[in-house]
Amino acid sequence: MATVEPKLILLFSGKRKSGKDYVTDLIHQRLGPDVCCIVRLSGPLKQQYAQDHGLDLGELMGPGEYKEKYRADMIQWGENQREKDPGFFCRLAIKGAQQLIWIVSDARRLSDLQWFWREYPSQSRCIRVEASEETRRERGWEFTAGIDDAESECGLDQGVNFDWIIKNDGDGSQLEEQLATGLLSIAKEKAKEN
Ligand SMILES: Nc1ncnc2c1ncn2[C@@H]1O[C@H](COP(=O)(O)OP(=O)(O)O)[C@@H](O)[C@H]1O
Ligand SMILES: C[C@@](O)(CCOP(=O)(O)OP(=O)(O)O)CC(=O)O
Repeated sequence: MATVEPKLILLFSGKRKSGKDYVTDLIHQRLGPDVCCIVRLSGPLKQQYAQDHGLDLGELMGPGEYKEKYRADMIQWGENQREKDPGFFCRLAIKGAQQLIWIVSDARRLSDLQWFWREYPSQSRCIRVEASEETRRERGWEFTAGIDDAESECGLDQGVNFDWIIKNDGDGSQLEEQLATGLLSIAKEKAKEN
């Protein structure tokens, strides 16, 4: 099926265990699956990597420990692909998207954002999900050299003017309020424009 031209693309980034998947799942629920879809740039990467290495794709896509065993190697594998073609995973990830709003849950590099800015200049918005190190630790994060100090985690620490910064500390009690007044109301307006 041909990819539909989106009205709005919400590009999320944030450190490991900041809650990118949690926050984007919440937005997906609020807007509903007819209006929006979640796009994971790591989706096609993990799919190919799982196939090549005989791994469990479901586990690799989930929030558990499993993916951590393979993260460093997946990053390397993905970087080789991106060097050849920076838009490789972006193009695969959006392929066939039918909804008017796309929620990209895992932008990590300027090249990811640049691809969307170039292809969809008027629709793209950037959002940062932030949580303190203490919160991230409570969620299972541990600093790992070679991962937490590498581009995959730090590529968007500077040089991006975020449209929204979402604070997701603790149980995220301020989350609903932050979303409702900003991003969700704009997304709902866009969805109605049709
Ligand atoms: N606001 C929140 N309330 C409760 N649990 C949360 C919240 N945000 C994140 N989590 C949990 O913390 C863990 C890491 O979140 P996740 O969304 O997978 O982070 P990321 O995708 O940024 O690595 C998951 O188990 C998730 O359910
Ligand atoms: C190789 C990766 O795509 C793995 C990403 O896995 P997730 O997106 O599941 O990671 P977090 O949600 O931040 O924990 C990273 C990359 O550099 O492309």
